[in-house]
Amino acid sequence: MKKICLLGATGSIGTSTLDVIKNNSDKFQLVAMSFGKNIEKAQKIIEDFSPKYVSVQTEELAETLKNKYPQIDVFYGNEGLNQLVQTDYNLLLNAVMGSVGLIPTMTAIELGRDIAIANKETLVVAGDFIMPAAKKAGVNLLPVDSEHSAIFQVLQGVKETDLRDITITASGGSFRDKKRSELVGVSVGDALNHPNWSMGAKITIDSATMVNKGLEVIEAHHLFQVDYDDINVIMHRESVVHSLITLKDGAMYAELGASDMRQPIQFALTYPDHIPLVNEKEFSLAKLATIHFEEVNYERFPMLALAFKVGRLGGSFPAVFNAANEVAVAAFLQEKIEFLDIEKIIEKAVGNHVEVNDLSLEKLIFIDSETRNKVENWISDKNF
Ligand SMILES: NC(=O)C1=CN([C@@H]2O[C@H](COP(=O)(O)OP(=O)(O)OC[C@H]3O[C@@H](n4cnc5c(N)ncnc54)[C@H](OP(=O)(O)O)[C@@H]3O)[C@@H](O)[C@H]2O)C=CC1
Ligand SMILES: CC(=O)[C@@H](O)[C@H](O)COP(=O)(O)O
Ligand SMILES: [Mn+2]
Repeated sequence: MKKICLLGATGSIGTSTLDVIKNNSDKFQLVAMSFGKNIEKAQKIIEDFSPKYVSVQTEELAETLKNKYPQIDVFYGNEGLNQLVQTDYNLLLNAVMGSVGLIPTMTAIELGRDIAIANKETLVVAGDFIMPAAKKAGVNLLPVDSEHSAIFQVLQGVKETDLRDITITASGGSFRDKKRSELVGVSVGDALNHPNWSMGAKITIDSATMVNKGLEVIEAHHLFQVDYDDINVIMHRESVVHSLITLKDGAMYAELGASDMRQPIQFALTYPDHIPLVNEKEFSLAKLATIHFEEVNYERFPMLALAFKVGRLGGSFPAVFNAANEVAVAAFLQEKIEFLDIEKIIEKAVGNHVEVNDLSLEKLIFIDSETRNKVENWISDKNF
């Protein structure tokens, strides 16, 4: 029995993970879980899965849980996430949203726990520290993000020296058929309407700005230790080819399938085995008949170009890009700023940033928090 600690249990990835756990209850047990504020959903999960440890975002919600479930050890806040990952389990599935996932990931690595990582922001902010720490500790970092899982799946059995490059597919998100001039005044509701995937709000907005693809490029650079020159992005509106690799002789290996995050999640839990997926979605190439590929228009999607730039600059630049995006997206979701302001804010934050010398994890955490404060002030002063 593999004991699972799940960060972000009430979210989109969390829900799909719980489905995989429930459908394979002979193999997996949920022993620890975190959530933010969705107490109704969390209580249902607690009653269905009986975890021993729970972490929640606020002290007040923690008190509610302690009173209702005295048998559970309850933690709270960012420190609570870090305490949760120090409990007794075999595999951490990190599906919390945002760079709040960084410290618990590092703690789990230091404890030698394998990690299935959906929380791409952590790798973007601190991949230069996470990857060597995981290697040193002998920890498996198993990708959950669909593109990275696809690359990981097709890389199985491929010699590192045979790889030429990787290609990440991009749907283009909810506004892919709009020109930039048509993005003025678009609504939150329309932005949340992803053409292919049902996901949490933040990543769905990231998909519409293509910040998501930018984060994924940086994530891939770290996970697969591939140079930015060897990472391609291609528009693929159906999201059927989840991503691909090209070998030195020109052979391309792709992973295809339905838009169902349970497949990459389950593979991360059962790695290196592929087991049947309960209630697998129907997927027929014949019914699909045609799929499309197109070059990326970097003028239409400037955030992808900026992500390559900050990735190549390295150091603290990706952390600034990520923090500015997290705050800007939250403000857009609360209708405090317009959709196109997200780009302006990220450009300003990156443009103002001066590289920090002798970078450490602590300095990165400070830069993340400093950038958030600055961007929050710009938004409240309407100065960006
Ligand atoms: N959804 C998807 O298909 C994919 C997601 N990912 C990545 O996985 C991660 C999760 O995405 P997704 O599931 O869509 O996101 P959701 O918004 O659906 O879920 C986020 C989860 O994190 C919790 N949470 C949010 N903020 C905090 C906080 N400050 N402290 C503690 N808990 C918090 C939420 O709690 P609550 O809701 O209770 O407040 C919820 O459980 C992201 O990094 C995303 O980029 C990657 C590939 C695909
Ligand atoms: C399911 C998943 O992994 C998301 O990151 C998804 O890939 C979003 O796709 P686009 O960013 O290409 O719209
Ligand atoms: Mn993805």
